[in-house]
Order: sequence, then C-alpha cells, then structure tokens
Amino acid sequence: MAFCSPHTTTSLHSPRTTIPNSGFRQNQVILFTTRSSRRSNTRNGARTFQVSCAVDKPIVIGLAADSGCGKSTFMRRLTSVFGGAAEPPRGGNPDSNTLISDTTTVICLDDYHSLDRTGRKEKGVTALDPKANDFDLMYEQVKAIKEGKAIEKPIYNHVTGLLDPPETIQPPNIFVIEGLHPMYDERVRDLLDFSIYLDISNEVKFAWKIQRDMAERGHSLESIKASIEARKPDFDAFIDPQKQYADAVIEVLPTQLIPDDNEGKVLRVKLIMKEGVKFFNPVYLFDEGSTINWIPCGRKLTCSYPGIKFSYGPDTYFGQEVSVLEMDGQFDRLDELIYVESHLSNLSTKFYGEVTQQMLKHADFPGSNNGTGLFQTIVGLKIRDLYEQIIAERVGAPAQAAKV
Ligand SMILES: Nc1ncnc2c1ncn2[C@@H]1O[C@H](COP(=O)(O)OP(=O)(O)OP(=O)(O)O)[C@@H](O)[C@H]1O
Ligand SMILES: O=C(CO)[C@H](O)[C@H](O)COP(=O)(O)O
Repeated sequence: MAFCSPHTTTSLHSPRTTIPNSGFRQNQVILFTTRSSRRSNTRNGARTFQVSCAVDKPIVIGLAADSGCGKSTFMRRLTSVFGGAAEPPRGGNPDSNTLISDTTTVICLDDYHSLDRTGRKEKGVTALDPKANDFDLMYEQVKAIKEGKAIEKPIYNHVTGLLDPPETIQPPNIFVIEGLHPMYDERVRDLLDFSIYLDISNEVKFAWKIQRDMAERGHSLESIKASIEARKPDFDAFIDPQKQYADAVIEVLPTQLIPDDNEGKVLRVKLIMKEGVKFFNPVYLFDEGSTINWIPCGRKLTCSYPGIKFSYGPDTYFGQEVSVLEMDGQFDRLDELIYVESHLSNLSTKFYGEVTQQMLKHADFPGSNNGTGLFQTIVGLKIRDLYEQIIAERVGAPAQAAKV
C-alpha cells in the first residue's frame, strides 16, 4: 500500500497487470508520487507515475441462500455491474464451481463440504449440516484471500458427488463467497465486508424448483417434494438463521395483489436494508424515513392485472433498524422502469437510468420483470459503491461522487 498511497485514483476497467514484488495485482489505475517527484513537483510540475495495479486486499462479500434460490442469477447480475463476463478458471477442472471475471471471483461454498455424497449418505447428514462442512478451512482460506494471498481451494464436484483435487484461487478485487453457509461461522462472518441473504418463501422456492428440476432436469414432482421436505429441518436450523446477520435481505413472497393466489408467478419482493452499515446507504422512495405506498400504474407505467404496488418505510428486523423497499407485481414494459427508477434515491448509479439499462441488458434472466431482478440489480450497484468507497478510504482519498 505504501507505494501507491496517497495519490490514487481507481478504475475498474483497466487491464489486468501484475507488478512484481509490489503486492499489487490488477485493475487499479494508481497515480503515485515518489519522494523525488514530490521534490520536483514544485520545480517541474507534477511528475507522477501511472501504474496499473490493484489494492492488495480484496473486499469480501457473502451471499447466502438455499440451493435453487437464485444465487447464480444474482451473481451474473453483480458481475455485469462491474463489466465483463465471468468464466470458470481457464484450463482448470471443467466441473469447477468458481467464476472469475476481471474484477470479481465468485467461489461456491459447496467446495468446503468435508463429506462427499457417499460420506453424507453413510453418516445420514445433509449438505446443510455443519458436520458435512469444513469451517476451519473455509475460515483459513477466506482470511488468506482477504490478506491478499492465493489459496489452494478444494472442489466439490456436483457431477460425481466427489471431492476433486484443489484449484488455485488468486485474490481478486472483489471476492464473493456464495452458498449455504457464508454467515454461519462467526469467524468467517467477521471477514465479510458486506452480506446478502436471499430469503425465498417455501411456496416460491417450490415453484422455482419445479420449474427447474422438473422442466429442465427431468425430476418427478414427488422427488422434488421429497427433497424439499428432507432438507427443511436442516434448512430451518442452519441456513435460515443466517438472515439475521445480513446487511441486505431480498425476501420473495407470493403476491398480495391476487386474493388466494396459488400460481406463484406474480411475486411480492422486499429489499430489507440494515441501517448504520458503513459505506451502505439504503435506497429510498420519495422521502427518506417516511412511510410510502405508491401505485405507479397509469399514464407513465403500463400495468396489466394485477398491477404494481411499491411500499417503503422504516422497520425493525431481528431487533435492528432497517429500511424496507417492497415491490408487488410485475412490469409489462421494462423500458418504462425508468419512471420507477427516477423516483428512487440513493441508488449508487453512475448515470441516470443505469438501473433500467442493467435490467434491459439482462431481460432474459429470471426475475427481470419483477422485484427480484430489480432489487438484485440495486444490490449489485450498492456493492460497487461499497467497493469504491472502501478503496478510496484505504488510499486516503475521498470517494468519487457516485450517487445519483
Ligand atoms: N427471480 C427469479 N424468478 C423466477 N425464477 C427464478 C428466479 N431466480 C431463480 N429462479 C429459478 O430458480 C432456478 C435456480 O436459479 P439459480 O441457478 O440462479 O439458483 P442457485 O441458487 O444458484 O441454484 P443452485 O445452488 O442449485 O445452483 C432457475 O433456473 C429459475 O428456474
Ligand atoms: O445444497 C446444496 C448446495 O448447492 C447441494 O445439495 C449440496 O452441495 C450437495 O450437492 P449434490 O446434491 O450435488 O450432492
């Protein structure tokens, strides 16, 4: 750090460059002034060196959810906010669960299963049970990455159900740990700079599972039901309680706009944002801290049945102060989302309409016409903002005004 501080600017899209022995790695345009150049500044004007390097310590984001609850979709939206596509490690295990982009590396915590599929069966435990996971190794390795060190991370192979030889993970700018237990172990939790929990209600989870596992993977309705039932006690005991620790929770519920709806297609989605989290300013609708109900349908937003309803206001969640933004219903025309975006504040966009642009870019992702896609996109933008503020603080410079 000493080399690049304090005259530093950041760019997320500069090429990947390594500076030998510097401790800096990638994607950061750093302007630094040496002692001699500082002396010469007064005589000869600024003589700065622009060096492409990274801040040596990644920020760490935790994303928790049960299987099939939209973690991969969320990760694709997040990666897209930073630009560039995420791919598995080049030349590595084809069944690797890791996704790497210019700025982010996303690892799946299934890789810390200590028992393979046969081992779990023999011991009669599910993958959700902490006994089937190696939290000591998870902690050691997330800590090492946070300190800027590469790790040899195990791979859990979902195709074979076996533990494969490890893969090398280099520290990125933003390290995301996604899976069942990112906030379960206190030591790992304390390493997170920001945490998100995707809270999908049972009814909706069931509908999504059927959609994927029946339509796309050929499972029977009975086997899907049985698998959800078998996981439920461990889900309730070990996964669900993590939401109390999350800085942001995206809760997905059946709509309230259709009485006794049992189709599960129209969703009511809540973005629960913890107050007082450093570098995280909750989004608000119209007026910060007020309680608002808003039906935007009419001249500027096309809504077919059952319409769209937004709500916003302060609340408490597990005894903590939060702001909650809620959307019930779905968009007919995604381009009209700009009308909704213009009434939201603290979005951490870089330009007017960035949320709408991101949503249009990924209109084919699941949830793009409702609050799941909208709130995942917003959380992605908040993570970018958080990252930029943390980097700015580390190098002692004020953060670029990024909020619209
Ligand atoms: N917002 C959404 N709206 C509707 N369906 C969704 C949404 N998000 C996810 N799904 C459904 O759930 C399935 C699983 O999504 P995704 O692969 O993102 O979840 P995951 O948590 O990464 O799953 P796994 O852990 O099993 O790999 C998708 O194929 C889709 O059918
Ligand atoms: O809950 C899960 C997280 O993705 C999986 O069920 C767990 O990782 C076990 O994997 P598999 O079903 O492939 O044996």
